[in-house]
Amino acid sequence: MNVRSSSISSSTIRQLVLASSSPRRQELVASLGLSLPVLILSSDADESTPQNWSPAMIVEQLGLRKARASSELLSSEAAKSSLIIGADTIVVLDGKVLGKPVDKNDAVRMLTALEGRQHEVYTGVALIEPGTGRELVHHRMTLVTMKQLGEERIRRYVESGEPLDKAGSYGIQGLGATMVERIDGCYFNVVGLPLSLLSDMLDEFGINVI
Ligand SMILES: Cc1cn([C@H]2C[C@H](O)[C@@H](COP(=O)(O)OP(=O)(O)OP(=O)(O)O)O2)c(=O)[nH]c1=O
Repeated sequence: MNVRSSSISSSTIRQLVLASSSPRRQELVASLGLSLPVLILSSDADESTPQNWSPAMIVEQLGLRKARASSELLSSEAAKSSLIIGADTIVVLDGKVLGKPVDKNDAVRMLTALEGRQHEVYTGVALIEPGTGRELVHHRMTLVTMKQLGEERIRRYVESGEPLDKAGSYGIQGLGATMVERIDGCYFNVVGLPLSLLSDMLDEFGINVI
């Protein structure tokens, strides 16, 4: 049975805006079953970052940038009644950031580096409420250990096309699940939106998921 149990105690927020083109993030927000409408509004936020930023800083600041950039696309009337969500995910191996691969060879390179090792996945989540100017940003980190894969398996996986739009060149929610030995931390953080953290953050704006 599908029971709607979210309650909205804030009177001014009438819609959520998800500042993301990621189908995974869209599905994850939809899975919360909120009674508020969710508008998808991605923008072309600048994703370049200074060399000296920590992984946590990168994902938090990029989440904020994405949310702010989408807020600028709204009319001032719509912005006033919206809560905007931005998020960013990176994979970190030996302190080096792995974003999305530029091509198949890059994906092979990343997976060859990741196999048989433990790495970190960081996702930053930013909520902004243009009506009040309030901004809230946090991140989560999940440790992921990959099996030894071997060259053939890596090549076959890359040929599946799954890695090409994903940080670190894998999707734990897809065929990539078969390459993961263990994780420590939030699974949804790896997929691109930590639902436990997001629900706590929504709570701060008076939006109760459960
Ligand atoms: C590690 C990992 C990443 N990913 C995805 C989540 C993100 O979509 C992507 C990281 O790139 P991001 O730049 O965080 O997001 P995006 O460009 O896909 O979408 P947008 O900026 O519009 O919100 O990698 C998975 O889907 N599964 C995984 O296991």
